[in-house]
Amino acid sequence: MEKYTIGIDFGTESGRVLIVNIDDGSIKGQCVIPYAHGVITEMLPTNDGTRLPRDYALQHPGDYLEVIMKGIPHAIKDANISSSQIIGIGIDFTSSTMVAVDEKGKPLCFHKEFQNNPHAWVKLWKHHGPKKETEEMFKLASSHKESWLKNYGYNISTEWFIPKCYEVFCKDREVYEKASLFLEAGDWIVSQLTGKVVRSNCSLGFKAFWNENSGFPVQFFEKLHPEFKNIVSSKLKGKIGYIGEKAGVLTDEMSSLLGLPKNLPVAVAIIDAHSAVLGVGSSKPHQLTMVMGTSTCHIMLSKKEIHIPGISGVVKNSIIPRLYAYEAGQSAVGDLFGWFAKQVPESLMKEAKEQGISVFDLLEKKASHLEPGQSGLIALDWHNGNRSILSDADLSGMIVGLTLASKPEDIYRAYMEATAFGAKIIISNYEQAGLKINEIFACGGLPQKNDLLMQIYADVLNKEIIVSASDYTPAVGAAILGSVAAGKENGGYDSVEEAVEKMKQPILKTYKPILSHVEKYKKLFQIYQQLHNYFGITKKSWMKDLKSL
Ligand SMILES: Nc1ncnc2c1ncn2[C@@H]1O[C@H](COP(=O)(O)OP(=O)(O)O)[C@@H](O)[C@H]1O
Ligand SMILES: O=C(CO)[C@H](O)[C@H](O)COP(=O)(O)O
Repeated sequence: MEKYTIGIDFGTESGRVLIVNIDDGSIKGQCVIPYAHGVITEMLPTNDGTRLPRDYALQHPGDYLEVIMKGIPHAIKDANISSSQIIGIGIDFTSSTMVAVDEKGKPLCFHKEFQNNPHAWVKLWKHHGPKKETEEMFKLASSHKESWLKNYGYNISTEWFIPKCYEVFCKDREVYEKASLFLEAGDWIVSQLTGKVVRSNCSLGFKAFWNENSGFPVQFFEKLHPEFKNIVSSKLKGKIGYIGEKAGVLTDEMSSLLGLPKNLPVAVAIIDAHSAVLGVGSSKPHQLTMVMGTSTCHIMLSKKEIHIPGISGVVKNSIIPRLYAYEAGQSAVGDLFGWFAKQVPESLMKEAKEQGISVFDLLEKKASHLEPGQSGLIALDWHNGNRSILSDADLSGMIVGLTLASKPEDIYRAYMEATAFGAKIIISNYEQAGLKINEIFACGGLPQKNDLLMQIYADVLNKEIIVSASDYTPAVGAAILGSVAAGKENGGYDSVEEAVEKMKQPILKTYKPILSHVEKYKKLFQIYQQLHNYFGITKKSWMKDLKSL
């Protein structure tokens, strides 16, 4: 009888549940559940009239539970298999997405007294609320030459876990005191399934200043504020689980609610982008995976540890046991295209409707008739700040070269090129630091949706790009970890590498650079680099000033 695992990918806008065959990685069933409350940026769902500050991005934890409660039964039905064929579950989640819970694991926003308090809600990875707190942390850490900074590209991002916790500490002490634990959302889901708190070494390592040799920097927390020191012994408690391990088994209550076998193994959670690396089939050094969706993460595997300025982090054993994983990223890629697609004139929306295609596809079609450089435009892709290599959430986007003849497709293409130039800066940074890149994979929702984008990336990077045939690689990665959590004794696998080999997704296409484009993009990239350095380094205060007027 064939065996399957469940992989659940919690993205920015939706949760996706897959039922994956563990022998060949084929997807037998699926269910995508958009979050009913989406990304909460303006007003809390309780709608008491309070507007959220700019830069807030919150979520409703009930939306995640719906993915579990509705998504799992639907996906099993879609797969048309017996639930007894399921041998394990794996979870991946955007990160750092932080949930503050009470002693029973209930999110604080579910408490009546906190329902109108933004700090009691889930803080999504792209919540940029803790800017001031992050600056304070960074100043202190760099002035004390904190040794753990080197693991984070010598910087701290507002998008990470500790800045989010410190934001609650500074802005709302009542919520802080009431929180029994602060959890990564992926670990919270695992705790809902198993009844146990097991914190993933992947998100702890990349987002919480934790290191497997030195633990949390308790003394630094104390320097930050004497009362913040206790966060480690109180609100960050919990067993630490490693990628490839079992976090626990499904509680009896969950098995009967979901119609799943009793004692079903549940894997330690993994960050979504990192999970995609497994789904793509990357498990060797010198491979780089671009996980392209709302944002892009550029993840590399290597046997060696190098401390590289400007990256998001380097953590051992966080994707493939014994290898170092490196992460760098761009905070707005699909999000930038999505924002632009909403700004186009009515006439374009009408044209797309008449052709029965999306505005994205219409813009892509029109932009594909342009040659590199033809529009005379160049853009900076910092519409959600710059994650790598400048690590500055205050930076914003721009477009240079506009004339009265500029068309929406010119701007759209300039934005696509800007994200490719941003990726080139990140990749060059890895290479200059001594990480050799032999292969580049691309996956996530974007590569399959946008052919022109992938050709532009191949041309700008002047490298071949191997695109995965699956737009669900994070969920497949989670299913891979579910099969390792099950272990050989239950028909699963003993090692992550073995499971990756069996369950990795097929390749859709390899994009090769077009030489004439490569030459033109080399020139455009030089201009991009100058804009990048001028507005991102020399005159970086300008963008901050504009926001604070
Ligand atoms: N054809 C397209 N071209 C460019 N961007 C697109 C296209 N279709 C969707 N997008 C953008 O891609 C993002 C969705 O990516 P996806 O990987 O599916 O989600 P997530 O990042 O939440 O995992 C959205 O930000 C959307 O604006
Ligand atoms: O920071 C990240 C991983 O470390 C991701 O960018 C974040 O989780 C959002 O992912 P997505 O664009 O797939 O929604």
